[in-house]
Amino acid sequence: MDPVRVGILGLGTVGGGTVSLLRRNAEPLKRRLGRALEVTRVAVKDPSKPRPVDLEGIEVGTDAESICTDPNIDIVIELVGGVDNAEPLVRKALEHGKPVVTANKALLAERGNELFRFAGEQGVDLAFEAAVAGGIPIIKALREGLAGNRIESVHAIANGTANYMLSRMRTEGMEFAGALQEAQDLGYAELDPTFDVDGIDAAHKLALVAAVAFGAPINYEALHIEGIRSITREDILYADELGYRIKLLAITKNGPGGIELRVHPTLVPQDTMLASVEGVFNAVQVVGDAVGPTLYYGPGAGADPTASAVVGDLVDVARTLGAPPEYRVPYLGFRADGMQEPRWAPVEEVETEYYLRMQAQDQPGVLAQVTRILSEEGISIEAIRQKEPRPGDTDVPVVLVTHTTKERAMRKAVAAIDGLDVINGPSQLIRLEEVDAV
Ligand SMILES: NC(=O)C1=CN([C@@H]2O[C@H](COP(=O)(O)OP(=O)(O)OC[C@H]3O[C@@H](n4cnc5c(N)ncnc54)[C@H](O)[C@@H]3O)[C@@H](O)[C@H]2O)C=CC1
Ligand SMILES: N[C@@H](CC=O)C(=O)O
Ligand code: NA
Repeated sequence: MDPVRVGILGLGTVGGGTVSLLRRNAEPLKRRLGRALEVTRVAVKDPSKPRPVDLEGIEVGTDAESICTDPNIDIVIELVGGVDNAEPLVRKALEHGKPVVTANKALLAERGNELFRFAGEQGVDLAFEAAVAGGIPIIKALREGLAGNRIESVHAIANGTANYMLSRMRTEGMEFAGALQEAQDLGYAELDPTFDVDGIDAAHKLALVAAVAFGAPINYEALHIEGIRSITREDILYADELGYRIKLLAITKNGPGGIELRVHPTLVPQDTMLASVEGVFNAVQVVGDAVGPTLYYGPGAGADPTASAVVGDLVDVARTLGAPPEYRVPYLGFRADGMQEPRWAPVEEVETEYYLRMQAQDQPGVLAQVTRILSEEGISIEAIRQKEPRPGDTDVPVVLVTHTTKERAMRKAVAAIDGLDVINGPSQLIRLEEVDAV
């Protein structure tokens, strides 16, 4: 059979990794598919730039759109990134009846509903495994392997850069900026690394995961997002002493107030598998009503792991090229007419435990004032510790962990505590999750 002709848009970290992987594993890929996967064209911004990838036999140009309309291209892989940059290209390819494989979570989190609708109208595939948790085949697991379940919760370490930074800060005592620079040098970070640091990239991924887990339209707007910028090395050390690790978690679950969608730094008990996920690795813990807790672990970023997911999608898409759409798995695992808008829980209705670090004046009665405020809001304390002051400081850090309480009550209490003369606010509030043992 003739080769499947592939056009790639963007030849950066993931694009380069994808070309290399397709070359390296051409032989087993052909045995899987019965046809060769041949990259015939790539679009780049700067053709004169030296690239660490063998481009022999590939037409290299700068006109990405012409690949999307080329009748000699069977499948388009979009790896240029960005939303406004990528959307017209993806639309153009779909419009020309070409399936698209993309790693672009920002695009799908923000414009996915429209793009999947359009792809459906065109009767072509739009595959995105690489967009969530890099090399971990989590979309396939949720869409297909776990289809028999009602999904109860997903707790994910979904941003490799943030996890890498938190790991380096804890184990090497690195400062925030140095740890970020390392992650950038390794090709993990987004073009705009604030996406990684401020939880936006993890939120893009969570918006997609929630849609696939609950059969709901993608709703990025419903997300509560906090990044890791405020996490200090002190917090990491205090959490450690209390028996926890701080992770940037992306959480969606069927909670008391509806479906929760939140990304924030989180204390996770040290004896859980999620807590032991270090460096660029990601992990996604999914609880289904039938299967119980399951965990998916692997590299969340980088050229080869992400290319692994891109090529996995490419094989899937190539297998059903030209087949009627009903022979394919629906984009989000549920048929378009089977998607349902749930109640999305406001973050104030989330119930969880909390870690609170305050800077208190070292004088009698301070702790009594703090505990009185907490008890007035119905919040009970699981542990409280006064720490040594930092050299030269007159304030003493006081750290406490609460039992489960509503976010609304906790926020009210912290506002009152920060209003006390004896507290130098703002205090540091970090949520704590008792994830199921796997
Ligand atoms: N780097 C990683 O580990 C992962 C990245 N992703 C996603 O993969 C996509 C690509 O990411 P990277 O490869 O890391 O980015 P990158 O910045 O290394 O590569 C993007 C490349 O596309 C080129 N480009 C931009 N607009 C173009 C256009 N109109 N025509 C031709 N070339 C164009 C840029 O010059 C750049 O070389 C993004 O959507 C990113 O979010 C997803 C998972 C992991
Ligand atoms: N910047 C992202 C890349 C993968 O999606 C990350 O660090 O996880
Ligand atoms: Na994936």
